[in-house]
Amino acid sequence: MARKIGSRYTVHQVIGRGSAGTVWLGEGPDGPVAVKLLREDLAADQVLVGRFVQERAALTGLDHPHVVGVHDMVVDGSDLALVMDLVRGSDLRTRLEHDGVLSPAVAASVIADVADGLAAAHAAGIVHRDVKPENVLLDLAAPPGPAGAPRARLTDFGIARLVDAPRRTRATRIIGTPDYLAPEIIEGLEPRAAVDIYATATVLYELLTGTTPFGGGHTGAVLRRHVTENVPPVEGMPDGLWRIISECLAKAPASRLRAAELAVRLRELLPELAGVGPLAVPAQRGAPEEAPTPGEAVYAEADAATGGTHRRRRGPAVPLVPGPQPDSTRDTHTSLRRPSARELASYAEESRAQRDRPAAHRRTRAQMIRRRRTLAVLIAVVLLLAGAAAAWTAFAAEPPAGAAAAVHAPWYPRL
Ligand SMILES: Nc1ncnc2c1ncn2[C@@H]1O[C@H](COP(=O)(O)OP(=O)(O)OP(=O)(O)O)[C@@H](O)[C@H]1O
Repeated sequence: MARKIGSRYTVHQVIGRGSAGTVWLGEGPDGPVAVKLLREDLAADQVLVGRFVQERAALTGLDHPHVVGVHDMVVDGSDLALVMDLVRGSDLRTRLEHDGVLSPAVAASVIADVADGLAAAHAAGIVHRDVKPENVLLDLAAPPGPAGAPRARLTDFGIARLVDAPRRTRATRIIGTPDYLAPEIIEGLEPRAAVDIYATATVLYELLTGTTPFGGGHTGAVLRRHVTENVPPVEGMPDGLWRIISECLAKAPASRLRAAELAVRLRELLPELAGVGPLAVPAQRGAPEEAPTPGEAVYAEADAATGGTHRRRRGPAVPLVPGPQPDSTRDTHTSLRRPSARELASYAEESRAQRDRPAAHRRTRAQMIRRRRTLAVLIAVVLLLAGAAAAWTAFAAEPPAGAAAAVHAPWYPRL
């Protein structure tokens, strides 16, 4: 069913849905386009419409081969739409779900493209703020890059900023996707370019290992890990990639690489990564099922209220701004309560306490189940041995008088 968007565009068919709206295949004066039609409740928000108009010049001016270009931004009655380059391919999340993990060379090449796109955006003063596999499109119509890697293009620039809460709520809310949030965002600092580098390194880690470094479990635990924990080392990770990931996941934003440096460092590594197979990671590492610490309990309750916990990077879609839940099952932008200074301090305490707690207390539920099973098997073996010993003792003992007759008596009843 064709539908007109403004005076210049017609959309025909839904390509996909996200938390902010629906993406349509459309037609414009210069050929096919992708049109992202923002959700009705967003389109009805006058503050957001004002911001949309303000951002038009910045977003439509970003022209780079590794960025999905925004051609136009349309405000038409109740429609608020972004008209974009149509990318023929899929997104990186779909590819990751299909392949599990990518080879180091392919992952490095894809992330180098993303870093190139970010470098152009950062130079134009635009921070993406929601870098994640869903926002990286793989252009299968373009000739492949090194190691046969598909060319990557970053999309959804400025969407997080467009739908960001007004200043008075920004102090208490976080916009983003928990697994990819830089620690300074959680601590309440203004997001700068370095937050994109942190999120990009998180995606690189995920492409190589199948999970994000700090994800898993409920949202409060994820936020705590970003602020207090170091990146867990990964067996078999090529050294060069490990160094880059560690630098870009530094807690201090100033210690992270810049986007252009990141692209150069990754491309320099490509020759030594050629032919290296994907890392042998367990099929699904899953999150340890830890109980929430007191400081995290509020997030665990919020997770339960929205239907589950954040396993890997996909949990419940918490609405970006007040309004209906997105009509998609995909985990998307999230509006979270920002932890207070006291809670942040208690995170550090809780983290230390968890580290210092005797190992028995830190056991995951899976480990406990394994322990219980082993114990049950041991008890069964002991009981069997005890039974056997008792039987042996009974046989070995002198038979009581008449016992022999009883033993040799015929089995059939006497007539
Ligand atoms: N420019 C485009 N060209 C082709 N397909 C696109 C384009 N932009 C988005 N899509 C498709 O539409 C789907 C939905 O995109 P959208 O940006 O709305 O959501 P998302 O990025 O997956 O999630 P969210 O926006 O909630 O983070 C994408 O997964 C992708 O398959």
